Amino acid sequence: MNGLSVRDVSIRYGRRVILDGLSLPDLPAGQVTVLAGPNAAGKSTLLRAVAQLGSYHGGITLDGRDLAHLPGAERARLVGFMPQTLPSGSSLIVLQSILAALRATGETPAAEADAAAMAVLDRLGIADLALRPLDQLSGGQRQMVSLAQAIVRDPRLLLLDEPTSALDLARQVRLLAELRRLAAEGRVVLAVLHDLALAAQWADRIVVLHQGGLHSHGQPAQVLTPAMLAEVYQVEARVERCSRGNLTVMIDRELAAQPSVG
Ligand SMILES: Nc1ncnc2c1ncn2[C@@H]1O[C@H](COP(=O)(O)OP(=O)(O)OP(=O)(O)O)[C@@H](O)[C@H]1O
Repeated sequence: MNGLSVRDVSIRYGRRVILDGLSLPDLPAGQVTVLAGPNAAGKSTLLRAVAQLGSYHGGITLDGRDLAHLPGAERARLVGFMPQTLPSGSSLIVLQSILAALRATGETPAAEADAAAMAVLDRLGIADLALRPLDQLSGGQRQMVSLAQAIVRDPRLLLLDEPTSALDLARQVRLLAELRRLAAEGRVVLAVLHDLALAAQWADRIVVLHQGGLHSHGQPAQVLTPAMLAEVYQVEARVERCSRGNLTVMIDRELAAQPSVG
């Protein structure tokens, strides 16, 4: 099958089962899929497993190839992963960090590597950050640099964990529009988002995780319903079309005290 396939995936931490035999609908190239669900549902855990950064049982394949069995350099070329936060304590400047991400796939001639790194920074509108130390960037700037690191290898599969969490309104739109372009160029894009109104506007489909498994999936209008929001998030909510036709999600009240996350 073309695209990403997740079949019968189980993940536990010690004796705690986080995901229990999870299978997702196949995620084709060309589409943006949003992975949603409440805190501690296992979204980051699943993303890390797909990126082969955590252990799991089950099958995760990209274009029919088992990601667990690909050589490291090839996997690094095929899969771009944008974590929730960039690790701090780096002594690199932004350009060096992009070049380091590029080197994970093997050596590229220096001039070519520099050009590729600058092209990615340009594409994301952050070329002015190239010579800034990573550790001196704002949260939003770090998030844009993290995206640059994830896409510089031109991956077939792009995994993003809450990529808009530190971005202002204009940059949220810029990033999500960029994700749509990256998908349209022939990539599989899977992003964790908490903001369901953004998901409604930008995703081709939404996958909802809940209680260790798949709750629902489909186009935003199919998935984002008051019943789903009540069952999964324990909120009373309205889902309505605004004047431009986009879905908006309005939360009216919490239905019950949430158990503590985790
Ligand atoms: N390294 C770890 N060791 C033990 N438990 C972990 C570890 N990482 C995550 N967990 C637990 O796994 C569960 C799922 O965590 P995960 O981060 O995948 O959730 P999430 O859906 O991404 O949540 P959030 O929306 O809050 O980011 C949580 O109960 C969390 O406490």
